[in-house]
Amino acid sequence: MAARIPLNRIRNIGISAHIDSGKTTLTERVLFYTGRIHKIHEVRGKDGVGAKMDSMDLEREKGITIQSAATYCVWPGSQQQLQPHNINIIDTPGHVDFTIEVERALRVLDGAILVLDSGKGVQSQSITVDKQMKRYRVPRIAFVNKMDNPGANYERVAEMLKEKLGHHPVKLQVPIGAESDFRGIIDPIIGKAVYFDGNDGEIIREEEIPAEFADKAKAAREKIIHDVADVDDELAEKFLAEEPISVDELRAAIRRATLALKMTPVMCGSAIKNKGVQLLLDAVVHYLPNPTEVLNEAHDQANNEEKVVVESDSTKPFVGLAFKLQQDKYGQLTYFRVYQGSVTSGDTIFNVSNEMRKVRVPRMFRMHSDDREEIQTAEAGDIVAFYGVEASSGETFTDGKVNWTLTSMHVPAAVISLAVAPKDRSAEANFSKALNRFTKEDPTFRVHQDEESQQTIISGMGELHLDIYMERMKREYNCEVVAGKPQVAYREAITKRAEINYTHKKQTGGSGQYAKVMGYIEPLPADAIETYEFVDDITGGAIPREFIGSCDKGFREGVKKGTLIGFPVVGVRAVINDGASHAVDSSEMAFKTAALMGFREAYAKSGPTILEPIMKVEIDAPTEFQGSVVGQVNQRRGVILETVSGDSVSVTAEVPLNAMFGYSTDLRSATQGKGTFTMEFSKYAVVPRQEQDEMVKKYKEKLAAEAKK
Ligand SMILES: Nc1nc2c(ncn2[C@@H]2O[C@H](COP(=O)(O)OP(=O)(O)OP(=O)(O)O)[C@@H](O)[C@H]2O)c(=O)[nH]1
Repeated sequence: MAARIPLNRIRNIGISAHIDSGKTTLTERVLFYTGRIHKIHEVRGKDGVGAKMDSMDLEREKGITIQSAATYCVWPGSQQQLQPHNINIIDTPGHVDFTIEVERALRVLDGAILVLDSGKGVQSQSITVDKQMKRYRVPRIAFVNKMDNPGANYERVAEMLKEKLGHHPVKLQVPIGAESDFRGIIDPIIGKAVYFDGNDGEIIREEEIPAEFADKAKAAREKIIHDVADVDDELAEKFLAEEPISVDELRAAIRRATLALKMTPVMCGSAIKNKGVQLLLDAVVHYLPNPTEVLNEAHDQANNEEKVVVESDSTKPFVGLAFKLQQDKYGQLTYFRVYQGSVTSGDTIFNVSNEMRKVRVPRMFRMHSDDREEIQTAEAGDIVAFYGVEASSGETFTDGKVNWTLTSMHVPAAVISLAVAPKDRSAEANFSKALNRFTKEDPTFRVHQDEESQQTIISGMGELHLDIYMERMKREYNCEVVAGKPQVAYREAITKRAEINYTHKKQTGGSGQYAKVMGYIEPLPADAIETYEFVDDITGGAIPREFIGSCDKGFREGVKKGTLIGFPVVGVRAVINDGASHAVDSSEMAFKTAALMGFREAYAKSGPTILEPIMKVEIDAPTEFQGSVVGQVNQRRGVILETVSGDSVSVTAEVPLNAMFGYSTDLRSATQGKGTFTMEFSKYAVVPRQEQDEMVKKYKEKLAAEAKK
């Protein structure tokens, strides 16, 4: 085996952006320049091959990235002083329906490239991914792509990073020309102009800065020093003392400030025209962290969940996170990020998140989209795939010496649901197999059985999200699916405290039933992570120990289905503080019933209300359609947050999901097919009173009709 590359020469990075900014195109260039692939295939290209990273058939057809693929490459460096670095890249989808893919990637990566469109700048999903990056404290470089496009404006995009994302953007480059005249890039740090020759921009030509750009380049270098000195004391000292600052010193300062999340280096280029990508790779090496520079923490299950630091040290006990599952033609693949220690094929590892279940690692691979390279050992810092290791995504594995779990990913709530059934009864086994598989792969995809209708309900992040899984059932599991109408995932909630005082008494011949439950329900704080909490405040045995659990069960039954419209009740703390029992007639069943009925009574007095998912919608259309776009948003109970007009108009609004069904058709007809939109979950909000009354009435009628049957 080749000698292992030292940890300080590894970069685990993600590439994230708003849809259509050019991530896939950019990644394709990266793979080409690092020698991973020998020919560039365009997304939706005429050669029918499709870009390398979009390996699922569906992705190729739709021209979007669904599943992130991990790939590994070696960047020799375009500048001579650079040593070869090993770069693991995860291509993340831009479509928010697949936001969990972005979360997953950010959870395991150490740094990121935020790709922005030179004309559109910071768009709604750039804001979302940026928020996610902040949550995981991921240092990032902004890459302003599509500099060859009409309306390209590097300066303005950098400005938007400050205004919209609160970054401290530092422009590290000066574009030579713009739009169709975009020819090359000046690197003011080294004081050179860089051009990209050859058929695919693979030949890098460094030249003196053209005379007409000399002043601009000089000013740009001064500005870089000034901007970095603002956030880095070491550089500030030199700057104030007016000492000369070398290339290495300046780069080191940029690195420190970027890692400390105090600044965002801003670079530019055109992926499609093969310009600027190699300089971006150099910057990944210069300014993004290696695995040892990132703080990773775990919780020690053997010691009260105490926080422990996980060290990127291959001599320590093995700790790894299963962050993605994938089925490929050879079998079950589980992607791991190794955080500490090392693991060799044949080793036995333990699933700490699942009762220390023992599994053997039969084989492991380094992945390159859907190709693979078998390896024997993986060490701290590596991202690899194991074959034949059963896991759910987000589980921590160790070598059994430590009992640690890594903090898992943030999983957003599902906003839409759908009743599904196999078209053909003979496909039932495959139907359940597929659902089982998908829930393991994707924590935002959920499945449950509706108790009354006995229907299988799937829920997820949007229509496209659910569509893709139905399509996959057909293609991968040979199971066609019939689906009901998509349903908004409403919630019910309480708004004030209400007392519980319920006695369940029944005397029917033989032994009776008796249970009395007292206490109250109250709203949980808005930022609570759990949606339900049970508190046992009983003193003096008013309710015998053995029946406390039954009270909890009764309440859980109650919150599962609210009485307003039959949707789950969230944000409830249920407290019991008194009650009574009978030596003969009390039973678990009696207490469960008393708690359930007590909850329902209290619920009616707690100011119950209905919540609905509100989506953030960004619509782009030619300016002449601004009036109709805004009109349509208003019609749908939308609130306009921002309107930006230039060559085209971009409207950002918050609109209830329920009002968004059929929107794509309406938008198309209102804009002669020229309008596009993206949509993502923003928050849950109270449904207006009048509508709530309507919904409650409808639900009551439905129940009454069912009761008659
Ligand atoms: N003019 C111009 N077009 C580009 C550039 N880079 C990409 N594109 C085009 O922009 C479109 C979107 O590119 P993709 O690479 O698919 O974008 P993406 O961000 O991966 O898209 P999703 O995977 O769907 O989120 C394609 O039609 C590309 O050809 C660029 O530098 N300049």
